[in-house]
Amino acid sequence: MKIYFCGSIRGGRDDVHLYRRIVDKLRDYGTVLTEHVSSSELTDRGEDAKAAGDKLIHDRDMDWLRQAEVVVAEVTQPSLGVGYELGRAVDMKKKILCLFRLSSGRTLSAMIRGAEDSDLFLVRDYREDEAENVLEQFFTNLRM
Ligand SMILES: O=c1[nH]c(=O)n([C@H]2C[C@H](O)[C@@H](COP(=O)(O)O)O2)cc1CO
Repeated sequence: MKIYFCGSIRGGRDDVHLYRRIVDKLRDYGTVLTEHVSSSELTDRGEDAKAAGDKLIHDRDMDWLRQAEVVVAEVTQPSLGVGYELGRAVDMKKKILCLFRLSSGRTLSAMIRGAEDSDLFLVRDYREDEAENVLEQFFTNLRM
């Protein structure tokens, strides 16, 4: 199974340690197309876009998104790019899981929480220590 993971890059890298944990767990279920999002070497400047430009990053990611069966997004740290990816994924009718940590003190955008339905778009509030279990539950239900 191809999995597209979304996490903040230019929106800020505060949660990168958690992205790493999530991506490590996602590998149990398939190929993570966007592993670079969880790299601690990637700063909030993003990938080196000098050679090819942001257009290449965008077009590559949209191609990966089309290939993916499942999209998992850590949405606690607000990110324009993640919001955009989720909007495009909804349009492509992908199965989506958004993970949000209430302990951050933030309030999740209504455009994400309000997009939840009982079918393709799921928003799950979780604690950091629950990350692996939440993913396990999601992928188990997916197989049923
Ligand atoms: O260098 C990049 N590489 C890349 O793959 N992205 C994609 C993947 C992330 O899920 C998302 C992050 O968006 P943003 O940088 O606006 O926080 O966009 C975003 C950037 C920089 O915007």
